[in-house]
This record gives sequence, C-alpha cells and structure tokens, in this order.
Amino acid sequence: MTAQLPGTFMERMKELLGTEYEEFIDTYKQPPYGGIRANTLKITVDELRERSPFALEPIPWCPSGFYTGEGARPGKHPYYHAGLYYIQEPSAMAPVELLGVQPGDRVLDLCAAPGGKSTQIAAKLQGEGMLVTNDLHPERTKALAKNLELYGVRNGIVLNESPERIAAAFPGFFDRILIDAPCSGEGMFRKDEDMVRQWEPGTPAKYANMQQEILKAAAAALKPGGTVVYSTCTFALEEDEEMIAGFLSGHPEFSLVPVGGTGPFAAGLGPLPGAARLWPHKVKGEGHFMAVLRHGGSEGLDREGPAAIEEAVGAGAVEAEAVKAEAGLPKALKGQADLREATLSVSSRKVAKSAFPFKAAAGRTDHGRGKGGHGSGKTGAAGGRQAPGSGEEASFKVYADFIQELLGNVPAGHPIWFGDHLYISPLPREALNGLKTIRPGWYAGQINKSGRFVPGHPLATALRPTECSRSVSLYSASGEAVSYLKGETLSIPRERLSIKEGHVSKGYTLVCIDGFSAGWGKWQDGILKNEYPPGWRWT
Ligand SMILES: C[S@@+](CC[C@H](N)C(=O)[O-])C[C@H]1O[C@@H](n2cnc3c(N)ncnc32)[C@H](O)[C@@H]1O
Repeated sequence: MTAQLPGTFMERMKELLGTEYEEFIDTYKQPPYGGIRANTLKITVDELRERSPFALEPIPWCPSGFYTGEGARPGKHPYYHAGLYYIQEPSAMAPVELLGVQPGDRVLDLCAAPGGKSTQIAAKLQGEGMLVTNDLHPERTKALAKNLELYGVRNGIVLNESPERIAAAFPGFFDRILIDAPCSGEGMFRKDEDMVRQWEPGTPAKYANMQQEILKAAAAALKPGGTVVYSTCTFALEEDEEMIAGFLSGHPEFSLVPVGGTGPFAAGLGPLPGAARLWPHKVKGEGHFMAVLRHGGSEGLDREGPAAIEEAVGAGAVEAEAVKAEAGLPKALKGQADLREATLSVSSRKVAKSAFPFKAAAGRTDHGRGKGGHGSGKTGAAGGRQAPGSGEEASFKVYADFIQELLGNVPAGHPIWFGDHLYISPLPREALNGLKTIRPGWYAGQINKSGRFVPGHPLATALRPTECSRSVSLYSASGEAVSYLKGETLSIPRERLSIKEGHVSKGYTLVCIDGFSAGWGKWQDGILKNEYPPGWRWT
C-alpha cells in the first residue's frame, strides 16, 4: 500500500499487540486477499468448484467461500452476471456464518449496503422465511436492492430507515439480527486506502456513539431467545470488546456466546475473550471483530411468540392458533384478524385469489424503465403512494394469467402494487406502513399501457429453468452469453429452446447461461429479442 499509516494508529496497535506488532505491521507490505462466495440460491458449492474458470481455495470459516488468487478477474465472467457468486473480502464472510441462519427464520440486516452479507443470509434462508435488509444512506440502498435482484432473492425487503424506527415497527419480531456496524474501518486499511486517509484519532469514538444506538435498537427488534451478531472491520477496542461489554452490562437479558479462541477465530481482547477476532497476521483476510449475543428469553415465552405462528402455519391449523400468537407480529399488524398472511414463506405454490387482500394502486408511480430497467426507483414510504382502486382484481388477474402460463403456478406471498408495478412480499403491505421502503419484495413486473403484464428482470434472475415453460441456455464459452449480456439480439433455432408440454414456443423465454438464469428474452421465429435491462449490461 502507498498510503502512510497514521502514527497514532500505529502507536495504539503496538500497545494492543505487544510482541506481535512487527508481524502485524508486515502484513501491510502484502496485497489483500480476494474472495468469492457461491450463491447457493443458484448453484451448489461443488458445482461452482467444478465450473470455476479460475483456481479456488477454500476459506476456513465459510463453507461457500473461496480465495480467488492473483490474476483472477471474477467480475469479468458471465457467471458473475448470472449471480453465481458474490465477490467478497474473505474475512467479511465470517459474521453471517456465526449468525446461524436457518430456512424459515426472520432475519434483519440493519446496516446492509451494498449487500454482501445480505446475499449470504438470503442464500442460507433458501427462500423460506424473510430477510429485512436496511441501510441508513439512501444512495447506498440502490446497490443493496440491485444485489438482492442479481442474486435471485425472492424473500427480501429493502428499507432505508433508522434502526430505531425499524425497532418501533417490529418490536420483538426477528429471530436473528446482523449489525455489520459502520466503523472506523482500521481492519480495511490494506484493502481500502481511502479509509486510511479519512481516519483521525477521534474517529473510533465518533462511531462508538452510533454503534451504541444501533445495538439498542437491535435489542428491541429481537424476539426472546433470538441472536444478534455484531461485527466491525476495525481494531479499536472502544468499537469492539468495550462496546459489547458495555452493551452486556446494560442488557442483562443478553449473554455472549463464546466463539473466540475456537477454529480460525482468535479470542477477543481484554474483558471479552469470547468475542472473536480475525487478525491479518494470523489468517488470510483483513481485520474483523465479531460478537455473538443471545437473548435469554425463556423457552415458554418464545413458544407463545412467533415460533407458535410458524408452527401453526406449518400444521395448517392456522386460524385458531394465530390469535394466541400476536406477540411476535409487526406493530402495524397487531389486532388484525388475518395473522396467517404475516407468516407465509415465499415458496412456489398455488394461491387462492382471496389470499390477496390489498388494493391495486390507481396512482402515479416512479417505477418506469429507468436505469435499472425494471423499476429501479425508490418506492417511498410503503402505503403512502398507493391509492385504493377498483382495478385490483383485474390487475391481479392479468398477472395471474401471465404467470400461470409462464410458471404453471402463482408464487406465494403478498402482492404489493406501486402504481402498475407489482412486488411479491413476505409481509403484508400494512407491516411496512410508514417505513421508507426501497423494495417491498420480489419485483414481478408491471402492467403496461396496453394492459399486458411485462415480467421484471428480478423475476427472471430468481427462477430456475425447470420452473419456466420456455427457456434457453446460452454457452458461456462461445461468446453468445456475452452477446446477450451486451443487449444484442440473437438467432436461436427452435430446437435449442426447452418448452414444457402444452406450451407454445413464442413468447417470454428465460435466458440462462450454462443453465443458470440471467434474464428474459422474447423468442419468435428463430429470433431471441433481448430483454436484458440497459442498466445491467456488460460493458
Ligand atoms: C460496514 S458497512 C456494511 C457492509 C454490508 N454489511 C455488506 O456486507 O455489504 C456499514 C453500513 O452501515 C450504514 N450505516 C451507517 N450508519 C447507519 C445507521 N445508523 N443505521 C443503519 N445503517 C447505517 C452505512 O451506510 C454502511 O453502508
């Protein structure tokens, strides 16, 4: 690295590390490590390993993560554009591994942009349960939303809120919360020299104040018995062990799950050996700190809360059980009869029309085909834009007919209309009322001026070719995949299409790269018209 490390920082590290200091400081002479993580929503770890165009070496703390080595350019391969892997700094893959996410969980990622850890959480959820992902900075939520779309996440909601407002809307709601805290970034100095330039001796204290507030909000949004993982990419004690020690002393209902000193994780410093550190002179990765915090809610309390709802939904005995289970619902839903809809996981199944109680919007929308090509604008406060209209049933029918032909079923979830744009959400609209919502769910598409349903790009990226009545696979090795990603029209003979029995060859076709969905095309008479959005194209 060329930037000069701040003297105060070096002095402090000498004090922290003692005899290890020389070894630590030598790491700044080496380049940072690069990594990718398999997106297991689309590809298995073994398959990625077999197909990878560059050498992969496993990362010890993340079963789906790999070092890519020098010379690899993972961002310049069609597989990146098909969302098969996320490019991520190796140490940054550790916090989500400690969060213990299971399919079906309700997970909140409070400081999420640009979405590295959110996409990792989504892969662990495997489409079941929900991910509410948030960032305070509006500009940064654009990349967050785009990453959820690129990686084929169906059950994600993107917010642009303060943690306090999220906690107020969702008290005691989430099973697991990740706080990948804004921090002074000392652990990233080798990778990001701008962080060195921005650092001042008072920077850690400035962030510590923010971190305290975020932890407080997370504690309020967590359900009894739930887990919070707090992580930073800094070495400063006041943002790491001291921050967590302070939190624990003010929140006796939480305890630290000891992970430091096990496997690849070094023990935490000073008062908190059970917290975990990744040191750049001990592992192949940048500096990271992690603490796993468990709420000690009693099993009994937990059973009366959200877990009881999940169970009731699973058993199909919904109506009677749901009434008991109000405790774990978002505030906006308390007192509502239809608790069932709050807990449906987003998996493919037939949905009765009566399961969609929300009105289609008759109002204006900012979801035109903008840069992202599929409604990339902000939706505004959920519930604020949509005017109840009489067109709900008609709009839904247009969508349902289209999607039934395309997929053979109607994906489960709550339809949320913004103008003519439809999202399928893991939560009902009311749960998001008053919150700045960037993406209320999986973007399905829009009704155009001619009254036809036009499928959105994120609908395609989250589908498997076997789900779709028409698909075509392009070869990454031949150059045709890159032509598609550049937006070119392709000649594709009918024999290359996979068409399900009873379906015609003409129409929207899922375009795949070596069998992995990448976007839409419209096939007719040997020509595949390109529907890959302009803002996503290969340049
Ligand atoms: C370390 S970065 C997150 C990286 C992200 N988790 C990932 O894996 O891609 C911290 C993020 O916190 C956001 N942030 C800063 N203050 C915040 C606050 N008070 N509440 C929520 N997010 C905040 C920043 O905009 C930044 O995107």
